[in-house]
Amino acid sequence: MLDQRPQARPVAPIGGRPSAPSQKAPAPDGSLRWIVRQLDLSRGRGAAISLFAILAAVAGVVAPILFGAITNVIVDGTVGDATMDWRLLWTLLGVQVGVFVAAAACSLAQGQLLTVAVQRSVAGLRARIEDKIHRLPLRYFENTRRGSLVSKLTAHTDNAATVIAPVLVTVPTNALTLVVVTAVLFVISPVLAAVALVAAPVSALAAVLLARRARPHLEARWTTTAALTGHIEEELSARRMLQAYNAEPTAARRFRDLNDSLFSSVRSAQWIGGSLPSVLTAVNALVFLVLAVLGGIMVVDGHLSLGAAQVVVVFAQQLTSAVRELAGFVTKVQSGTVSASKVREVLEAPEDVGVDTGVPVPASSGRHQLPPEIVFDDVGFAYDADNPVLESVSFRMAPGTTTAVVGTTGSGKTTLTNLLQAFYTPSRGSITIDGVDLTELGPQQVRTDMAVVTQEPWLFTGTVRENIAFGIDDGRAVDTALDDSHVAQIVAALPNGIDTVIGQESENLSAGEKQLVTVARAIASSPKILILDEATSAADPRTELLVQRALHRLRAGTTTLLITHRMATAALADMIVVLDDRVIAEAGTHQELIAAGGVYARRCGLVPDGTRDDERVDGNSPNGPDTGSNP
Ligand SMILES: Nc1ncnc2c1ncn2[C@@H]1O[C@H](COP(=O)(O)OP(=O)(O)OP(=O)(O)O)[C@@H](O)[C@H]1O
Repeated sequence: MLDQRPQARPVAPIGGRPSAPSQKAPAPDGSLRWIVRQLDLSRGRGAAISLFAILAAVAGVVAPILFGAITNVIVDGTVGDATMDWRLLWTLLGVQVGVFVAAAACSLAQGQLLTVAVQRSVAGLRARIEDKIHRLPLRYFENTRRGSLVSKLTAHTDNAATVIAPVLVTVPTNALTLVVVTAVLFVISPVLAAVALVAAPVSALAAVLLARRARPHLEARWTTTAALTGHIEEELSARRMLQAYNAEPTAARRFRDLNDSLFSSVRSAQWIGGSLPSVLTAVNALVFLVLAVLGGIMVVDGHLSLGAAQVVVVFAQQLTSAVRELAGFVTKVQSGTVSASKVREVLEAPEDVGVDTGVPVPASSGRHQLPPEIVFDDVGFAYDADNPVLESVSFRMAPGTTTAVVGTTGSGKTTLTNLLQAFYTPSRGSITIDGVDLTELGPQQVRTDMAVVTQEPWLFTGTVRENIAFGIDDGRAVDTALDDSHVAQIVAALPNGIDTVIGQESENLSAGEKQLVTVARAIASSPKILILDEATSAADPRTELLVQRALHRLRAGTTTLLITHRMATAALADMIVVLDDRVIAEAGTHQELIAAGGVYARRCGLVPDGTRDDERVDGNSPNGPDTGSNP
């Protein structure tokens, strides 16, 4: 016996932890009206589609009536001594052919117009989701699995749109057919009309009941599809680690679980949905049998002409097919509205705070002429209310200087960069750029003229040059960046030099080399604000120092926030902020901090009296040359 319960169950991601139950607000209703409102269709085209569809439906009703009339002309002309009215017969046949041709033309025109309109709407929806993704806060992505987003962008938009065509054509034309056919049937024979109509309520009831039962399985199907997509994506990106840890069996087991869940939910949904046509066929066959017997008796009794009986039989078929299509629409609506609710989840998610506030960047302090001054004033922040990450952090980054932030693992260094990029808003205090609070500027303004290089390099599929240029046309800037970042030496060894195609998964670059390409990108963009978060950590210490010195040359035009675990790198900065246990433990220049003999000096392995101290706050080796002198 088929298990009718929804099959989706939480399956742990590759990392092993089961996905946390969603804390999000319930999904918005993917109502039919909302789906139809997404239709990108001008009034003129909409009217043309409706007109063609109605004409095709009318032709479908007229054709059997003409057919009945032709039969009657033939019968009247061949029974007894009567003579055939050839003129009328040829006229009727001519009209009949004309009706067939007109019906085909209308149906074709309507179909083509509708397909274009629906596909344009789907493309529009996809574009809106893509656009929305750029405006969603980082938190949204932390709480949403990537597979789920991908399926919302692709499968769900397509599936939601499958409802549009029926709404525009199937429903109105079949409703029209139903009304006209019923009316004509009643005119021909009220008894036969009543019999033919018996099928309608039975079919409608069956459709509604089955659609209701199918919905949870459809929900489960989409949820599991998203989880499966996410799992495959994780499996592909982590394939080396999976092999290194011999974790393929675990991943394969998880895949099997998800695959089985998907199979069960699709099977259940199809089982329920698929039983509808069989139920309808059986009901209709019964009705048809009764009609045929009753109609035959009435013809023999002389209560009905043969042509009229023919019309009744064809109309009864049209009636059942209209009811079947309308019933099928109910199941389609169930599936489409499930998908629409997923699409709406993304489109209606709260956006990044303060997008496009329009507050002008102060011209007086000349952010666009000079590098800006950045001030963290009494900044506190927590990702979740119970676990503060930063408390009362205050420091000033003077224009055109480099501020290094060092501290233990998890002390909040990257969080500072996240706040400066306006990914999150401080829970207390403020961050200002040239005296204007980031919340007033809005994320887009904040990120103007800002470059960020993180520990995990981001490369897109393209040549080294394209990766470095990334939207800028200045060839000289790219060449300078190539030299300063030491990427010139790296590309010299590549098969096509700077035109070698690279990407996130490229095997032709090491992790450190990939980092340097992203550093080159940052240098080429001549940013006013530069954020380097362990940006050269994968490069060897010598290369890192050389790159840091090159970055140092940018200082005239850039205010830099540098996160590093390497003391030799931090020592190059104009100011060093030491984070410890959510607060600033100390801050100052390299010499000041060494002289103070505090945490920083101990991390460097130096105390003022010259004795070495191997205690390091983060447990990392300085990994560089002696840092006793500030360059
Ligand atoms: N998105 C997030 N949601 C919840 N907690 C987070 C998030 N990002 C970081 N944290 C937590 O905030 C704290 C500080 O993290 P952060 O990444 O800023 O540390 P860090 O000093 O940069 O560490 P590392 O030196 O390892 O890079 C950590 O305890 C971390 O678990």
